[in-house]
Amino acid sequence: MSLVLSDIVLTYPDGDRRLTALDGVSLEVAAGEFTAVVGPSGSGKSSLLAVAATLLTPDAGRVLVGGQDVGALSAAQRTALRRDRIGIVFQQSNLLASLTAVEQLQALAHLRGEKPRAVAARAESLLASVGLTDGKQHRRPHQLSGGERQRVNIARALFAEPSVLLVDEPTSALDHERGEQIVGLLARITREHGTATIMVTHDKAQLRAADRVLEMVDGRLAEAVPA
Ligand SMILES: Nc1ncnc2c1ncn2[C@@H]1O[C@H](COP(=O)(O)OP(=O)(O)OP(=O)(O)O)[C@@H](O)[C@H]1O
Repeated sequence: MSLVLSDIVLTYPDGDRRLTALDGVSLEVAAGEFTAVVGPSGSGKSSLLAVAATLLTPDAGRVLVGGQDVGALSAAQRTALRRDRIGIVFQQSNLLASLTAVEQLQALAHLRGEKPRAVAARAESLLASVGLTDGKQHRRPHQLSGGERQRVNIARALFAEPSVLLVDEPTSALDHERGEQIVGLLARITREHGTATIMVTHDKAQLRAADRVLEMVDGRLAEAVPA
């Protein structure tokens, strides 16, 4: 299993009490499996992704990434694991306004101590694989559509060849057709790159491409009843 969450409890401070956002959540996602998590606003979906991304430490329970127990790692080791093994696509495109699509990926290489020039060809081919061709890979974010920006986000998340891909509401800014294309792309990428993928969404119309659909209700996860 590439990603295992077991018996996760996560609480937040809430006045002089604590609010339970994740209430005993267990989930296993295999390499190459595309799991969707649906649920109403406030049910705990983003909290689940933040724990899986090792950005939040749960009050109880274990997170295993590629068999490695995240709780046993130092803060520095956790940061390295996140950088090398986990790709994250946020709801808001957080691309840098001044950089072209290729440069967004090259900037990551720079942070990792690689020469941006040495990775240019790989960055272009990754962008082509998510559908950015015909010069679009050399455009800046404001010269791309919302769907194209989301494709750059996805390529960027894949750049380090992660084993886990976490995607938060990827279609919220897109119309139905473009949303469907992005979800189809995520399904294909999951198969081709063998990532353990979790996509959080509240759009039940976008679930056909998922291998499995789980529903989050009040911090608890269950198999979704087919619509
Ligand atoms: N930093 C925080 N501090 C306190 N409470 C929080 C914090 N983040 C989330 N919560 C609470 O935890 C619960 C779960 O929130 P979460 O953001 O995980 O839900 P969600 O399903 O992702 O919602 P949405 O679909 O609106 O993004 C909610 O009751 C929310 O108010």
